[in-house]
Amino acid sequence: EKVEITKEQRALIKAILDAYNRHQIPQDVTKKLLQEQYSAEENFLLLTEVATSQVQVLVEFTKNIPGFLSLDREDQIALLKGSAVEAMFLRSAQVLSKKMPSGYTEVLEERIRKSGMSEEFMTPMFNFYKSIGELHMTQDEQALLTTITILTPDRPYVKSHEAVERLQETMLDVLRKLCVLQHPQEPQYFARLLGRLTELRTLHHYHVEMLTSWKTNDHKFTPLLCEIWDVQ
Ligand SMILES: CC(C)c1onc(-c2c(Cl)cccc2Cl)c1COc1ccc(-c2ccc3[nH]c(C(=O)O)cc3c2)cc1
Repeated sequence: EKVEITKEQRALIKAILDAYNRHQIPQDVTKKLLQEQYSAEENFLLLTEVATSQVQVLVEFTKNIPGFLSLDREDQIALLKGSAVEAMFLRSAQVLSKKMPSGYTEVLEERIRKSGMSEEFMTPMFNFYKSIGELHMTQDEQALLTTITILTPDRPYVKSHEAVERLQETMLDVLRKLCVLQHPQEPQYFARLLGRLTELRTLHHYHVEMLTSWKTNDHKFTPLLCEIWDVQ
């Protein structure tokens, strides 16, 4: 049947894309990834700084998702805590799949590989990065997929499950239409995007163990990361 994006849905896409593009990590933070010297310690510190900055950017982006601020205040916190890791996997995946001229993606990949995390997480993590790269998502698809990840109703401690589900369904409907219109040759494209969300859940579980292994090797996180990831 003829797929049509309504005026309201077009406004929603614009609001989310503007917020997504407006909130970026400051250049001086991402530039450090290119400058500082290499060592497992230095790489971990840099990634911690970038992740902390990314969380701040994520909070600002989330506040601009239409409808988010009208959710219960405690649910807003529960959604942010529950989705931060997945949103950052998506964001770093989108950055790594852009072949930047400055060799930036190679440097970032190298620092992640050499940040003291155990080998067992490398394979699933870099498989995910590869699978995101192969999708060649447009900016609005990336922004909507991140929004859908944030608005996942079954995160721990979410009370008004239905309110979050209604919001997420609104975004899923828009993304489904976008996929049909922007990838007409790939009828399964929308399903492939949703498949990435499942892969994100698995990476989220791996990440909890990554944090534990870093903690045991006495790695320090920032107060913001400790708060959002419940690390003592
Ligand atoms: C605390 C640190 C060590 C950490 O723990 N887990 C992860 C961790 C790891 Cl490795 C992998 C995946 C997820 C996490 Cl959450 C991390 C590092 O997390 C990030 C790594 C890179 C980026 C990143 C890098 C470059 C960027 N450029 C831009 C831009 O807008 O230009 C955004 C951006 C974000 C964000 C989070």
